[in-house]
Amino acid sequence: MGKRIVVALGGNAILNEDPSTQGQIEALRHTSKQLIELIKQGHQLIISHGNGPQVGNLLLQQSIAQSEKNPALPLDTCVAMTQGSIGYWLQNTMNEAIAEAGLNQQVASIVTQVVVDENDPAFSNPTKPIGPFFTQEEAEKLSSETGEAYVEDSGRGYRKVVPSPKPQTIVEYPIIKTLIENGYVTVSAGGGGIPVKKVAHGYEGVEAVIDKDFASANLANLVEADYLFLLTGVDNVYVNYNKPNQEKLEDVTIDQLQAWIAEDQFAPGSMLPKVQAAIAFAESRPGSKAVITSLENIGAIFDGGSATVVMAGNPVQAV
Ligand SMILES: Nc1ncnc2c1ncn2[C@@H]1O[C@H](COP(=O)(O)OP(=O)(O)O)[C@@H](O)[C@H]1O
Ligand SMILES: NC(=O)OP(=O)(O)O
Repeated sequence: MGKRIVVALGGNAILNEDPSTQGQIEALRHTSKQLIELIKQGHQLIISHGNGPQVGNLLLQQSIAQSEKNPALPLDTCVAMTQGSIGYWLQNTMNEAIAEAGLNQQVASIVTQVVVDENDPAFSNPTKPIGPFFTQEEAEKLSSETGEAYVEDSGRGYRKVVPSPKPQTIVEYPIIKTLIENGYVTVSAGGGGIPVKKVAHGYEGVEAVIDKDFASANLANLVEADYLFLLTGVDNVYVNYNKPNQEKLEDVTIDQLQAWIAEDQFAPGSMLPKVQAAIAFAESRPGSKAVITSLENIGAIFDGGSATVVMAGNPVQAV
């Protein structure tokens, strides 16, 4: 029977070597062809995606062009802009892939707001890397000129960091759920969702970038998904990653993952949030599973393909 699956797309599903609009559309075209394997297998597909590189680049463009008559837009609005542009590309590349495969399905992108706590400690401790990578020297220069924070990102270089509060709930989730239940493929919670706080008259934007893996875990819980797929650049999570004694993780329990987190096995800013999001989803929906794997592996996941699978309780059964 078809499963309800939230699929969170990692950076390499949207952006490879070519950062132009056409380059990103090409990457999404490739991604969409992989994603429709799940539709062919009869599953419900709920897509979410990141925006770290794109929102950081947009901030940089604004910093160069801004003036009194052309003021820079706040970060929540930049998240909305990148959510809109990636959703627009993805909607078209998914529709193309669906038509090419002779399937009969329609795709809708939903402008998605995610509620955060304005007192979240993340606002005074920026940790979310966005935008391009810089050398240490470049980052120190930029930081002294702008007062912005930069950190080393998982051995790949230095990046600007912004506050990343935890998602509390998703304003549009009942709409997303209704669309899924009526047979639509949805693209939502893009870029982790537009961060908002609840105010008397409704919602108001706050300047932050929510982690898309945490937002996707929250979405998967709210729409009562069977699976959360966190797609990234590796087929599996590893302990002792990139060391001679690295060990591939397949079926793992939450307790095992917590013990490895305590040993700092997963890099903050890359694999750690995925592992934490997988745990959060598995805990929130007993019986459901969180899967961390690569985009290329997606068609084979229900057919013995290698992936890291997290489920509450023990023992863990096969996918
Ligand atoms: N313990 C680990 N196991 C597997 N991959 C890891 C580990 N630690 C860091 N990584 C790296 O983290 C990457 C995923 O993080 P990142 O690229 O930031 O995410 P995203 O795909 O969402 O953009 C993997 O492709 C891999 O290169
Ligand atoms: N918002 C977000 O988490 O984006 P990335 O996955 O691209 O970092």
